[in-house]
Amino acid sequence: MRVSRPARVRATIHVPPDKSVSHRALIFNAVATGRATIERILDSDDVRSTAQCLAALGVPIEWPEGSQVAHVTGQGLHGLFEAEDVLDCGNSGTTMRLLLGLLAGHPILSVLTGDSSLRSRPMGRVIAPLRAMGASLAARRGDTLAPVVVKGGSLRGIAYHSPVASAQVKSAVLLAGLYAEGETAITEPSRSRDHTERLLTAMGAPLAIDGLTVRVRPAERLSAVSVRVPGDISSAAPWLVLGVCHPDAEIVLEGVNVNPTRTGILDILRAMGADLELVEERTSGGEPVADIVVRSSQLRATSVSGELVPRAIDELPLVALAACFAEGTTVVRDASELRVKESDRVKAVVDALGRLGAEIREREDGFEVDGPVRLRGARVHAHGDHRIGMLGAIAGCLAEGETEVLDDAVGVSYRTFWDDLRTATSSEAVSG
Ligand SMILES: O=C(O)C1=C[C@@H](OP(=O)(O)O)[C@@H](O)[C@H](O)C1
Ligand SMILES: C=C(OP(=O)(O)O)C(=O)O
Repeated sequence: MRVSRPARVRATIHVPPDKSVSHRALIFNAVATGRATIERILDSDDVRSTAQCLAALGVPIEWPEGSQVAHVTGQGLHGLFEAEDVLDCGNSGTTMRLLLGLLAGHPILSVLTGDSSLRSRPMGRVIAPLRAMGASLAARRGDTLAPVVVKGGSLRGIAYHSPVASAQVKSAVLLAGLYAEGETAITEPSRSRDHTERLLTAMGAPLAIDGLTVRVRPAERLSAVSVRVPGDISSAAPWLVLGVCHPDAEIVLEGVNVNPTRTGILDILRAMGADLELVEERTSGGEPVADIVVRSSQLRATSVSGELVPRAIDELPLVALAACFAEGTTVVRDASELRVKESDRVKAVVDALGRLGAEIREREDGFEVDGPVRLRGARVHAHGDHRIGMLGAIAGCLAEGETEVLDDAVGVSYRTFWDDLRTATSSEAVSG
């Protein structure tokens, strides 16, 4: 795709449904009792991977191609069947790690694999606690990389201190905890997104939150819960950054999930001086929701570290782009988790923005960016990482000349991204 800078940006965008909530609504309702309707489910490659894996485990899911409504018939906590083939999680870390937790509670054999990106991402972080609970797991490269084989069985509760703030690890352990004898507790170094806690509690799971520790006891049953999925702040983030960095922009983002465990990007942009307004605050699917109005802003540098990092983890590549338009040096640290996403996002961001003329330096645990600079169009390789594809597109809308984005993979989380970009820029900015 080719992108260039539009003269002005005016748009109202109904951002796509939340990917994290969509995965969870499918997975948890699959083992609930009753039938659930998931309205505004995200129709993207990652969520389709989850639905296909669950279908292969015997869960009836009605979700026609292109539809934003899915019906799931819960099979009860012990109702999954052994799949006849390998479960393909595609590009989705959430699918693989949450399903491993769920399957650890089932006495069936499952083999989980994914694309070349997913097969290079760390799975030891879920294998270790699930083994400590009594499940049998084995994986490639010394039990660290997919494909992963899991045979669940009689589990016992553990008190696990996770070395990383990861909602995927937390969710895997909590799901296994529903099947374990006694109490299972997981403590994180700082708080990761809490969609699992919210939805499992709504389904009647015996779950308690105590600071950075979440505890769960074995459940007798989960009640099916119908959900209307709110908009994904991670898919709103490209528009937030376009809005604040472009000199003539006003964008309204409708129905965005503003769960405080996800709003790090709003805190970071506000600290940089961004003109952001939250209006019409309400709730949807057990999550707080608002419309966000964003306008052209004068930005200053900021520093991002500690508890802010997991609250903005998927948006940090876009923070690097905003930093190119901010006065001073922006530093992002404590973010080495970026290196184990769909790509090494530290390297990918430094490479992509560096090609456009950014003053950006790699750190072991993040990056540093000097601003302001004038970006110049260039060729950007996303290497199949959707977040880098969207970063390249938005950077191209802010650079002089033409930017070409290769291998963007935006369909992993945002199939209508290019259409929305055309709308926001009156088709001026996009071709190809
Ligand atoms: O639980 C989730 O839905 C997710 C958790 C985060 O990953 P980690 O758990 O690896 O931090 C995030 O980066 C990912 O996009 C989605
Ligand atoms: C990291 C991401 O997702 P996952 O871990 O589910 O592949 C993402 O969507 O940016």
